[in-house]
Amino acid sequence: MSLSVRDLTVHYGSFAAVRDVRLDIADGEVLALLGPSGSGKSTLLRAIAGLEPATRGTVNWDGEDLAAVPVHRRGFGLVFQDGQLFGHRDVAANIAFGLRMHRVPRAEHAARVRRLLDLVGLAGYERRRVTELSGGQAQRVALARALAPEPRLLLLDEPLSGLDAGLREQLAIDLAALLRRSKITALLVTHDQEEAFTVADGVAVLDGGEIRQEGAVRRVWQGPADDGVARFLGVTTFVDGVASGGSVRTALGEVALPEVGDGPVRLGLRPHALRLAGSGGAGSGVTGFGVAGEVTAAVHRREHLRLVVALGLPEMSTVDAVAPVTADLRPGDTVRLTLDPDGIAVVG
Ligand SMILES: Nc1ncnc2c1ncn2[C@@H]1O[C@H](COP(=O)(O)OP(=O)(O)OP(=O)(O)O)[C@@H](O)[C@H]1O
Repeated sequence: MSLSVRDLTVHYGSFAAVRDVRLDIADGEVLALLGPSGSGKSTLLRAIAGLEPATRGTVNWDGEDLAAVPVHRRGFGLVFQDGQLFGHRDVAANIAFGLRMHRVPRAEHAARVRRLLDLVGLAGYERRRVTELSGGQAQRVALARALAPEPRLLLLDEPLSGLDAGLREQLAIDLAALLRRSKITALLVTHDQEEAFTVADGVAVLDGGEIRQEGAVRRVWQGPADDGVARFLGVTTFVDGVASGGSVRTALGEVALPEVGDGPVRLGLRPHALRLAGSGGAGSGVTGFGVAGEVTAAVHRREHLRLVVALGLPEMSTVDAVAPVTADLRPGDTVRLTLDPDGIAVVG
């Protein structure tokens, strides 16, 4: 029970939106397709669904080539950003639509709808008009409708991006739990790294129509394949260093990274990899005396103060860093920054 995509290429006119993609999704795996706007994520998902013709390459399910299989016979469930519910029907009728399409006997509809509403956290909503649902509730109904016929693969195209930030975070957590509970195989398209990492087991990073890296979520986050992937995953500063005995020495100070083998290494720093000295943060493993610089910008964020610091090093003029919200720093202040392993990725 697995999807396998080989050499898949999709053109719009002469423009290749997806190029030579190779992708596997194992039984029960949730894979996130992550990439910047315009990288080809939706095109790839639509080609897998059968909604977009491929110029070249194959989409197989359990070894069967799906080229001649139309969308509605692929046994795939689809959820889009805007759930595309039928506005003139109630919640139960929207979900039962999925059951009718797959010839589930009518007598079973009510019980199946009830189970699906339970699953998506909307028990008792059968008779609600879909026009009276909030955005988050509507997406839950769309999900229930896609799950109704028990698809062998669920394809989700930015299902949460129409929702506001707080709700999106909660729904991502709920979606992750729901996909695990139903043991369904799924492909989630998103431009939001946090959403990808919340929901998925594995991630494939797409850029310019090509897959740049694929692997387990944690591995890709901590070990991006190149600077481009690292930047897309929140890295803002790169620094070369030398590892020895579980510690890496760089122009920005020394940091304990026990898993890095001895020799030259390129580190990618997310802003919280550089912290105000003495401010702790994640704490463990913060070593060395760091580097001094002058604050050029300080912006309040929800949980910290985000800094831009001028270092005056030949290879690095400014870096991003964080300080506690209580630090009360302003442009012109001198600070000392230390490296925190928590925000560091090993690149390449
Ligand atoms: N129907 C179309 N005709 C022509 N070009 C298209 C069409 N759909 C998409 N494209 C182009 O193909 C490229 C990939 O688009 P796609 O929608 O797959 O990207 P995406 O990664 O899903 O982006 P977003 O996150 O913004 O939705 C873009 O350059 C886009 O402009």
